[in-house]
Amino acid sequence: MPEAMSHAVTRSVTTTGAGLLTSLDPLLREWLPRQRWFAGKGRPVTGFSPVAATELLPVADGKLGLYHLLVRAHQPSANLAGAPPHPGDCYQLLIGVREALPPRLAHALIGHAHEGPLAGRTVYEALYDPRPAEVILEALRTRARIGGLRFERREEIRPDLVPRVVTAEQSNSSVVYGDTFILKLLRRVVPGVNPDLELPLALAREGCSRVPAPAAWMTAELAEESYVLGVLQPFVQGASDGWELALRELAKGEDFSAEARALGRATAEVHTALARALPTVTLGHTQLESMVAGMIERLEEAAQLVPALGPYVPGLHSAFEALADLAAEGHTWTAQRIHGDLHLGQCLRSPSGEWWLIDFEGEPAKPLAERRMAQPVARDVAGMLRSFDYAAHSAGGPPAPEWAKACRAAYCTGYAEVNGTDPRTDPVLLRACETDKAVYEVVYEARHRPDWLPVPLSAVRRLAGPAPV
Ligand SMILES: Nc1ncnc2c1ncn2[C@@H]1O[C@H](COP(=O)(O)OP(=O)(O)O)[C@@H](O)[C@H]1O
Ligand SMILES: O=P(O)(O)O[C@H]1O[C@H](CO)[C@@H](O[C@H]2O[C@H](CO)[C@@H](O)[C@H](O)[C@H]2O)[C@H](O)[C@H]1O
Repeated sequence: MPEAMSHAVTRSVTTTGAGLLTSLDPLLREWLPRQRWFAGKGRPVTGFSPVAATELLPVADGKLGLYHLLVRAHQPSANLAGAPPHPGDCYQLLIGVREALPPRLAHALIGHAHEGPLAGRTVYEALYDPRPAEVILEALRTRARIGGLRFERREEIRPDLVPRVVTAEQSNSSVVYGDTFILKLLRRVVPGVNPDLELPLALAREGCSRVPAPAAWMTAELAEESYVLGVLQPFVQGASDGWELALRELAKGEDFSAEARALGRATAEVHTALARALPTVTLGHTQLESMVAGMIERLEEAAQLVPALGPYVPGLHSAFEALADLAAEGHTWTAQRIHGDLHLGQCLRSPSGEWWLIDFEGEPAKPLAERRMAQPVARDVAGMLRSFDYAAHSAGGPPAPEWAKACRAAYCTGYAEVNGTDPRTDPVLLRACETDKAVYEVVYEARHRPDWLPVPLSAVRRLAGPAPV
């Protein structure tokens, strides 16, 4: 084992985070808001407070230093009427420290420290550097305990896997090790049970083969609170994600309904296994009322943030009211744990044609408790239906509504083949869920990709209108 790695897994020095932040604060203020995974877009960062700082490799002349940092970013509250003060999101950072950066790491530069313990040194995003990524894998492999960091594993991990960072647009950051495993390091972390680990573990116990089973994971145990920081899982080699595949087929003018049907089957397999693994509940009038109230609240908040939604609010409201009316008439629905943010980008197809579902984190902006609540499966179905519509509006050419319609129908057919119930037999619930998802997407795009805003807005126009879904 290289000397640097043996150090990482045998010795731990928890430095004062406050000291480190003296060096890092001015650099992170500039760098953090530019990261794709930064959740607080549009509001300035006014300062940081340390949650935990762990030295993984000591800073020494001529050598690479490495810190694991959990840091709270202070920002003014979002500009919403009545919004409570926000304590600031907690981010996970892996900070490399060198005297100078080699050119191959120039893109990973965070900045040059002028104050504090790192004064005179260069600070960078260490995940892009193979050595720090090896340190993390070695810690997982050896079930290390370093300061408050805990590394657990359920499978053997070979010691010689070569890391490479994934460069995709992501809400988190991932590293592939030797095409065997992929490690997702969560960026915005919250204390508590994280569904991105909880659900794949539950599915693995059920023997569900549509989801990669966690091989190892890392947590921080701090002041009686536990944070899931990362999950290592088998890498599906040569896979394409559903979004890339759908756009490719669209560009060729090809039908995608056979794949959409297979995706419907895969979704239903996962739902069936989740319903076996974890409790299901019946949603009666009271629970439905509170679900509808949540949908209406999100719509009103979205309309404050994105004024273009304004004219459609009454039409969108009617989708939610129709659901509340059914509940008032005594209808009930079954709820269970679901994926929570299902779209084509969360589906991987292996070269042999099998579909896998990934990323069970749920909608990243929602509180953990909400993401872990039992929900009607129609929420996931609605997410996928929206995704076919997204693809049909994003392929570069004119919108392809007929292509999306065929995919949406085939997906529901595939779902019914496994689950026994076709989601289209409950159109009021499906329309309410699709409307809620489109409203979420309007906010997501306004915050992260304003150029994409017309895509969910076109769905909003359709969903607000009198035409059935
Ligand atoms: N098990 C896996 N095998 C192959 N590629 C994967 C696997 N898990 C994730 N990926 C790739 O990494 C990307 C990001 O993963 P994801 O879990 O969706 O992260 P995020 O929450 O950051 O969006 C995926 O779009 C996919 O391309
Ligand atoms: O980063 P995540 O994958 O967890 O999810 C977030 O980002 C997604 C975009 O990358 C966003 O999905 C939206 O855009 C997709 C196309 O890029 C489309 O297929 C989805 O249907 C649409 O919702 C997702 O909503 C967001 O949570």
